[in-house]
Amino acid sequence: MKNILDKIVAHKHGEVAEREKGRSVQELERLPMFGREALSLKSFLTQPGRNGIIAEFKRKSPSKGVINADATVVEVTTAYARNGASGLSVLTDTEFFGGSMDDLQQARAANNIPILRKDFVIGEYQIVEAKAIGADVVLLIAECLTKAEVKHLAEFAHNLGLEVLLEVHTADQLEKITPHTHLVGINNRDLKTFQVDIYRSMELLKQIPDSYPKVAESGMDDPKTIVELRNAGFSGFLIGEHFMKAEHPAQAFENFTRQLAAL
Ligand SMILES: O=P(O)(O)OC[C@@H](O)[C@@H](O)c1c[nH]c2ccccc12
Repeated sequence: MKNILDKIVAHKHGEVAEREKGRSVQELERLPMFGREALSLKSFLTQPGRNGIIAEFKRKSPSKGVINADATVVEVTTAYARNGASGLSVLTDTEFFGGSMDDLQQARAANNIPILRKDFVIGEYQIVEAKAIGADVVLLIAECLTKAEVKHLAEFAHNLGLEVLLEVHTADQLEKITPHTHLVGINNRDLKTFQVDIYRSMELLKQIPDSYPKVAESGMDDPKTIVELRNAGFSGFLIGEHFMKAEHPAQAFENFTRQLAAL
């Protein structure tokens, strides 16, 4: 049986091919945002006054179904930024996560902190898109790409002035870390089984060279966990559901950061 990740990637191939027919790379390159200089998430993670949280806008997911059908991207992302987030993550996958490139464009227009395009990147075209809609960082998922693909796509993104967050989940994926990987994310959630294990991430962390800032991803809902992960060596924390599942994600983020600051 196909796991969910295989399904998403298979769908992505068709979806991206379709978009590429509708809009060429040259057209994307002519969009005003394409010429904008990207912000560095790597430097925002360590900027004084910010808390290392990369706060995500996510309406639904394959593991949780609908998380929040009513939230609006501008209201939520501006509250995240106002309350000290180091960066934003905006899902642009529509089929499985209910996001869109328009969400990211709206977030860009309203915010001046780094934005991660959260999607399943399978080729160069999506990286050109990311630049053209105003993203600063692209996610590459080691599980979906070969080592040669990671190397090529990371270099491609780097040459466009974007940063790369490479997501890993197992020790054998660590060999896919290439020089143009700016940040390494460790997903606490297994994308095939949806199991979450923060302690496994801490183990994996020890095997990643010090020179890469490390981002803990998924399943975090307690400020105390952030402190634990920070002490273990993580400098970024990617959190979506805990905020998004609240009736008022903006309020949930504010509460969380207030508690975190008091620890
Ligand atoms: O909502 P959570 O459990 O806080 O997780 C956020 C983020 O880490 C998660 O959305 C994620 C991590 N890697 C991904 C890859 C694709 C889509 C989504 C993701």
